[in-house]
Amino acid sequence: MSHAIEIQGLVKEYKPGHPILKGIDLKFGNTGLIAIIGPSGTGKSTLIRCINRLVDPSRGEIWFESEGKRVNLAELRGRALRQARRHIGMVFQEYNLVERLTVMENLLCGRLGYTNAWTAWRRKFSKEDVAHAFELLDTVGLGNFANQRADALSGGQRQRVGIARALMQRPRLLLADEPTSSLDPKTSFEIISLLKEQGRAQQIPVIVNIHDVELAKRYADRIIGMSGGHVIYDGNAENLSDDFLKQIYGGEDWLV
Ligand SMILES: Nc1ncnc2c1ncn2[C@@H]1O[C@H](COP(=O)(O)OP(=O)(O)OP(=O)(O)O)[C@@H](O)[C@H]1O
Repeated sequence: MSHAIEIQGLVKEYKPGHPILKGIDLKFGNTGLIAIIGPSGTGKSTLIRCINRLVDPSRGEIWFESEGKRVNLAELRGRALRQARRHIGMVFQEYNLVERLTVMENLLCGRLGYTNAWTAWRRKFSKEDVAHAFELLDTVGLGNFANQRADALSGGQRQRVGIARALMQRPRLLLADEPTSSLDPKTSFEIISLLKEQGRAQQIPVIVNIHDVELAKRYADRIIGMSGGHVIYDGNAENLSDDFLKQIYGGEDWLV
């Protein structure tokens, strides 16, 4: 079976000799919500950021299909890297919207990787892109918000815009780095459920780095538990026992 993404021996050292990721091997199929859990500082964000190369891996390989070829994301540079990145949507904890632009303009920014600089500067987007953006706004429940400025939205609404903007790229992989950390519990459930639904609808894998174990257990098709820069657990929610949680997070007082 071909995998959407295949990670082999991934190591990241921010300081030479002090690895944060200590040789990660993971394969992801073409669909499903994958939750990455683990204690603070264990390298969850680093792993997600190595995949889309916001962080440069120190060693290892990350295989992904781009422009009809299997490419090693870990070693791509320049144009080839920009092309590969177009296929990877990213949703951020703090939304990363342009506050003074409208929701529609923020969404259309999601197409910038595909648009030449002159067109982007004039903000002349194609009819298809505008129609796609309206469709996505409906999908994320913000059909009436196209002309609202981003700074007038609630956190949950902003994250919906963040998800729609990532989907504007028509990505083949969606990454979300702690997308619910700034949201209340109800909104967090809605956002994770939206990510799952959209992954299914677009037939793409969605990899989410998340602190809330219960949320991960409720929605994820697969849970990856990291500790000390290693993968300690890789399986479904049912098999994620308290023993595994103790191994991942240490201690047990927090388990009720
Ligand atoms: N740009 C950087 N330069 C140096 N060290 C970094 C950098 N980014 C992260 N680190 C360090 O790498 C380690 C892992 O950080 P990372 O953010 O990947 O962990 P995390 O598991 O996502 O944590 P959290 O759940 O708290 O967000 C931490 O010790 C952090 O201080």
